[in-house]
Amino acid sequence: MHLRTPSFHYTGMIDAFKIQLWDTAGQERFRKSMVQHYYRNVHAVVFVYDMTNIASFHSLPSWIEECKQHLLTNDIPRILVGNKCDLRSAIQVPTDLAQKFADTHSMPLFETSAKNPNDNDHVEAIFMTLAHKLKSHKPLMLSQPPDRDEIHIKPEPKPAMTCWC
Ligand SMILES: Nc1nc2c(ncn2[C@@H]2O[C@H](COP(=O)(O)OP(=O)(O)OP(=O)(O)O)[C@@H](O)[C@H]2O)c(=O)[nH]1
Repeated sequence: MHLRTPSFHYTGMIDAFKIQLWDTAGQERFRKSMVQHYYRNVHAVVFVYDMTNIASFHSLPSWIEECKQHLLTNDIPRILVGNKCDLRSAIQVPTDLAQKFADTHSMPLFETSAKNPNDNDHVEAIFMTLAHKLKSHKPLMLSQPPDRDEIHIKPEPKPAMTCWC
């Protein structure tokens, strides 16, 4: 009895550890496949930051890098949107700083408010611009790498005609 108790606990801990390891690896695989799914067949990218949160602006380079790593080249129309411009007294990202960043990355900049439709650039106008860009960039999108999960359906080979006459 003395020996069995510690032995039982030990096994339990090992099992728990194994489950944890499997779970972490499974989650990571799931996360990766979800991320790949998001980036597959992307036609345009809208980078949105919160004008009242400088950290959201500073995180933009890492999102641009992530897009690059998922083979979203500069051919794909990209725009930069600063949201919450209605909160004038709380603005942390000045327009000139955002404009410099947009110029460096060859993106048009829009400042908007999803809450107040009377403020600056209207969300509809932003998406119209994007739609226009998409239309004029259409031929370039053909250069996207083919989707690995794409299913190609080949017509079944017809059986050779047999004549019994
Ligand atoms: N004043 C103002 N508030 C906004 C605007 N856009 C979103 N919000 C508010 O910001 C909060 C978060 O909005 P969500 O749509 O959940 O955005 P989120 O990106 O998930 O969250 P945040 O990172 O907090 O902005 C909500 O209370 C919205 O009402 C805006 O343009 N102006």
